Amino acid sequence: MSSDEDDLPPTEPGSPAEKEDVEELLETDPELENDSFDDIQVIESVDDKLPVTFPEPDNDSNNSFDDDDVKDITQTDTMSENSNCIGKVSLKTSKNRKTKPITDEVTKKRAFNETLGSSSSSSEASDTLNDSEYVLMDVEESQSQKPSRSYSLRTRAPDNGIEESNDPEFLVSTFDTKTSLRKKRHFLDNGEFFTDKQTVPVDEETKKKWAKMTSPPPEALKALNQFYGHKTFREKQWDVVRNFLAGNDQFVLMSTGYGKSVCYQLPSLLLNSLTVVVSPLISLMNDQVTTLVAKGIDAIKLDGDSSQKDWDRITNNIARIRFIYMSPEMITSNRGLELLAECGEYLSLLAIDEAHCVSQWGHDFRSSYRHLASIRNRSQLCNIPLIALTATATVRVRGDVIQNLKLRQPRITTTSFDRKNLYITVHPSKDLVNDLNGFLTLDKTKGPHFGGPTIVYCQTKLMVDNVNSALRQMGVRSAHYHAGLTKNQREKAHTDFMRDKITTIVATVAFGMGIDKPDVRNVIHYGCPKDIESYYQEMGRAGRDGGPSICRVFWAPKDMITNKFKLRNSNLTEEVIENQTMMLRQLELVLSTMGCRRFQLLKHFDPTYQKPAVPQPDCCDQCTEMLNGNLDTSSSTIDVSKEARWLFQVIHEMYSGKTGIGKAIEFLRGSTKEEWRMKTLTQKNLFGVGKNLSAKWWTELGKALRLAGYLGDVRTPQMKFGSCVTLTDSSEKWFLLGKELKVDSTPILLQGKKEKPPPGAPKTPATSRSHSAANQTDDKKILGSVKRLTYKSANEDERLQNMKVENDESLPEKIRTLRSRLDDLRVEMATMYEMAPFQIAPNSVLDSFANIRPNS
Ligand SMILES: Nc1ncnc2c1ncn2[C@@H]1O[C@H](COP(=O)(O)OP(=O)(O)OP(=O)(O)O)[C@@H](O)[C@H]1O
Repeated sequence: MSSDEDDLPPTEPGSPAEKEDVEELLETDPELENDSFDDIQVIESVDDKLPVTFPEPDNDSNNSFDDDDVKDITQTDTMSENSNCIGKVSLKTSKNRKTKPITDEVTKKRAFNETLGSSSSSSEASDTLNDSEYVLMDVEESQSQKPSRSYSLRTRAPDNGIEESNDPEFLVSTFDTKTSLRKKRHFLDNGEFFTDKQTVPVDEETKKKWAKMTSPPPEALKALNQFYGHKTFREKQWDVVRNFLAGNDQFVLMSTGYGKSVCYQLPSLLLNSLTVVVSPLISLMNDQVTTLVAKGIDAIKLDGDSSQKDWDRITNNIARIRFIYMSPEMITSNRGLELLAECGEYLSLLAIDEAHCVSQWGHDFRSSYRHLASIRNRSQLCNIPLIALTATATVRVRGDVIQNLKLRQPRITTTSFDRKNLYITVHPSKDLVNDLNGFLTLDKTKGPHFGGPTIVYCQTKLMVDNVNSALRQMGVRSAHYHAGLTKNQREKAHTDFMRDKITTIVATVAFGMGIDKPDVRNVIHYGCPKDIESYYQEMGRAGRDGGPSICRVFWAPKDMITNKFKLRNSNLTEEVIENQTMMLRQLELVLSTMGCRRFQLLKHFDPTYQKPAVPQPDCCDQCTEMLNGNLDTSSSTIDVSKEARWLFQVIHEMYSGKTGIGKAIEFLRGSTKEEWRMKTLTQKNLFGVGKNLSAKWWTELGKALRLAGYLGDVRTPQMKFGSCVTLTDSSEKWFLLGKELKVDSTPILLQGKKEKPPPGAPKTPATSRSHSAANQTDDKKILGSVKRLTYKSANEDERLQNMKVENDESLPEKIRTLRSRLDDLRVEMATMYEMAPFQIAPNSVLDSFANIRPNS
């Protein structure tokens, strides 16, 4: 029995470098399975200065680009003097710091953490103590500050009024000991950003009435505006809320960055009730809790690190807590289930976020999610609606989730997977520096950058460090983020990125889940992503504000081999490996297709997705090439009827699912090794019939037919590697009835089928085409109609150009200067209040300010 050669991993990775690569890959990032990043809190290191010259890469530190931590102290202090909130504590403590150099700001933050007894204190304290840059505050002193604390957290009372909480312990828990949150509270309490918020009373009758309304009532719109600042619901968001009001279970599939949080959070805010949310990562929970508390909404998280005090606080204050975020392990523990029972009448909704983790057919299966079904076995929870939400689920995953969570007659809401503001482009990876250098833009204050906040994803820690070093050598303000760094380093990189202190973060995929930075303009994969679903999820971190953004992949075929090798050596079951291999193949097709990449991507999630009749502007590099006449529009599919028929016949008649495709290809190409198999006349006719096409071409055809569902894999228990090839129902049906068989073309398939041009003949557009979007030619050819001439390349699109507004020479100097000053002012305010700049004002608002220049 022979195995499928094209699928065989190298028995021994070839070069030492390759070997290293593979070994590195086999080290899994602990975050992927069991994230232990805990909460992202205050910046721990602040005494770095903006380098006058760009630093040499320093892989052990992310600390090179701070310049404003020191100057913001005075501003913060001033603010604190005028408020009766926590700021005062910080001021006092900062005067009594120990002698080691440390800024007031750090002292102040430390004082908070000490005073308030951080929930993550144990692990964090040890992390901090090891960090020689810091000096712990005198604990006695900080504790002596305790009585002077005074808060004014608003909570929504059952009568819907605003009440001042007088329970400092509860406040400590909801504040999650974050200095930044107190500052945000200062904003809230002084009404600088938000006006008073209160929920609307919704009794049973109103609930029923609203559940029938296809358009949201004014009260719901008001709540949406008050809590989230959105004027209208996005399509289907209200449908989800009203399905909840009708008491239905739900499965919600909304694309990345669409706004699922509103769907499961608004119900509690409308009803003054409690929602328990299951979330897979601590960092995700922290992010959500932080955001909610900053809005003045009472939310708390419970995970393995939570203390008895945290639990008590919940039980003592259950009436006013709106959200409890729990890990799947926690909620399914006896303690978690007891808590759910105790929540009683206050509990109105159970939300399972990232619900694709339930299914082993998804890209991020977590066994802990499988046990969530036990929630439904509790009689007292039977009537609580359950909502499962995800951005990435195929039809198979959806079915699996619904079945496993025991959703009862769930309402299914789906939005399009298409994120139209994301432009997809793919390049061959050759030389790290040259690959990336061409996409950098020089800016006076930001240094070289990729045209806005950028995440660069790499598959291994080693690669992250290499890319980060290279970028820093090029002068890019970048930092690295992966499991091999200390918690402080990761937190600092994260905070610096959120606050635009750095323009680029180079990370393993551990970075991103739960990171809601809306203005990420580029997601770059340096190296092939894990599979098509991971790719979709990761690229989805770009452009959450709806602004045009670019998703680039740099890859080489060897990345696929490494990914396959990693899969084959995993502990997953055969069935799961097969599924993931399929997802990897789908990704390969997106990366290597000669047609529209977006279509290839979206059709994985939605097989009914219709291919646009003509190439679309702002879609992908392939469409741009087609619009510019550099790529033949007809080349996105290829007719392989004749060759497929030969291949099916050989597989069926000669090998009957007992060998890999390699043997069948050898037979078709007339290899003497297979000659002896000819017995019947048909077999004789087939022997060597495909010798004009290369083995590589046939292997590619095999892959395409597998992807299209015409060929299947069979693996026997004895087989260590590879698989045998077999016909599927589709191929058998086609063989009997079909006339034409078209598959998605790839460069190999296209080139192989082309007749060899006579020597000296000019190359065809498709073969001469460079993969690099940077090399697009201006020499546009007309495809069929003059209208084509009016199309622009994606890089010429006004919306994309707006991203580089500061470099646009045609803009009047005045507006440019104003926009740049607004930017600086925003960063200054963000630093002062320890918020991210986008939280102060989104880019669109600054653009409007600069363009309209209001004078009142
Ligand atoms: N109705 C709305 N109008 C305008 N913006 C909205 C609306 N609803 C949500 N958003 C914005 O969309 C962005 C994404 O929201 P959210 O984090 O809930 O997305 P998500 O669906 O959970 O995405 P992901 O699956 O990628 O985590 C946020 O910046 C949010 O403010």
